[in-house]
Amino acid sequence: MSDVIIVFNAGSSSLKFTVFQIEKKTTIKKLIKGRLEYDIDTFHFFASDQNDQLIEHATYPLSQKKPLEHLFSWLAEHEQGRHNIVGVGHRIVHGGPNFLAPVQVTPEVLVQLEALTPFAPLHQPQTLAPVHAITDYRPDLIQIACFDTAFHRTMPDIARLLPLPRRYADKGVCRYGFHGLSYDFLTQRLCQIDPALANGKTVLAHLGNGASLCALKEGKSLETTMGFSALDGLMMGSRCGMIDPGALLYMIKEEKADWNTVVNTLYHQSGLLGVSGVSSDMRVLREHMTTEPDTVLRGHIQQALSLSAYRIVEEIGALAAIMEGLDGLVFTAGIGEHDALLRQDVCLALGWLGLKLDREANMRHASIISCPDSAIRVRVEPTHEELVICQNVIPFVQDRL
Ligand SMILES: Nc1ncnc2c1ncn2[C@@H]1O[C@H](COP(=O)(O)OP(=O)(O)O)[C@@H](O)[C@H]1O
Ligand SMILES: CC(=O)OP(=O)(O)O
Ligand SMILES: [Mg+2]
Repeated sequence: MSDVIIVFNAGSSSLKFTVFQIEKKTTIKKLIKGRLEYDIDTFHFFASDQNDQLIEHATYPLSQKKPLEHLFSWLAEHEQGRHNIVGVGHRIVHGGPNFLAPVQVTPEVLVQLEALTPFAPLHQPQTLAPVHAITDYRPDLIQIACFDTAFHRTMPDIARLLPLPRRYADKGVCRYGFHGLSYDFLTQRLCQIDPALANGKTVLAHLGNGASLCALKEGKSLETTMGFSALDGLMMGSRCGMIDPGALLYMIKEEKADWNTVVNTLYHQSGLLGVSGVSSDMRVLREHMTTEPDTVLRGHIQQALSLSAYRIVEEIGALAAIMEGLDGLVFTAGIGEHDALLRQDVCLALGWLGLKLDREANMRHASIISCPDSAIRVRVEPTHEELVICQNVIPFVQDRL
């Protein structure tokens, strides 16, 4: 029976999982990959084999089935007798000030991770849900927590500080940064395929349902657009990103908005969804731009798309200033990997920096989408957070392999 590690990557719009086979204690081979995606009242389950052939695709009403239960029973049925599960790895969104490297989940660690929920009220429970499920379902398995925040531990103190009264920093209210597993993967990948960018001044753009940028200087995170919470920085699918905190005060004072209303507005009703009034999903917005007969609605969608690109350009400018230059730009995640039009909007706006986009290469999602004489090399790279998690689990399970 071969040894496998199962990895869970819980995100705001999906739960991805991968079963990796581990050969000769170190070699990692993908066996099964799948994901749960959530709609308002249904969920979709997909799984594919090592050749990326779809082996399962089903949609269920949330009223009938619980997504995690379905995932675990599918995995149990599929895995029955085939593999020896040596460990499980999880993406955990917040490690707070103390968890700066992967850690084995013990009851004490779990309590500390739960205690970080006020820092990431929506994401932390979501990323801890598979940990609880495994604890109930297979308490014998070793579980390793891998943190989104850890990659940014190299950020200088000045970048961590929020200009609030000191007592907040003492409570851990400071800037952490997220999407670190994705940035870790991209950094490793750049070391292999483009060491000049890995060791230079590069903006990594993780543009998914949640989105952020990382200023990678000499292989380390120097600054990032998400700060204390996953609300900061870029405009996202349904999150506002950076806004004037005065808007919040307005909601509370003038609209008498309570905590739930503010959370719902900032996390679920803003961003692409809020400005377009149509959807948080880039695919849906692009589709509507070609089929929507209502010109007012089309105008709102266009504004949402334009504002999203505008904010990315604005923040790339800020990160270039912090790094004192810009050698490279790397697009990744759902939108970064697949939405050529957004990449085009961003790259054309950076033309003044000497960025020359190869439009044709961009439209076919080529690996390098800038012209050979561009001052900034622009790449498109699929992210692979699950692989980084698996790498992080291996040292903890050496004696089981
Ligand atoms: N083919 C595509 N074209 C444009 N956008 C896409 C495409 N596929 C996915 N997306 C966008 O990517 C988002 C999901 O990104 P992803 O990185 O998988 O999210 P997460 O990990 O946060 O759940 C979707 O909400 C959608 O906006
Ligand atoms: C931190 C964050 O925004 O995560 P996600 O992209 O999964 O929403
Ligand atoms: Mg993600």
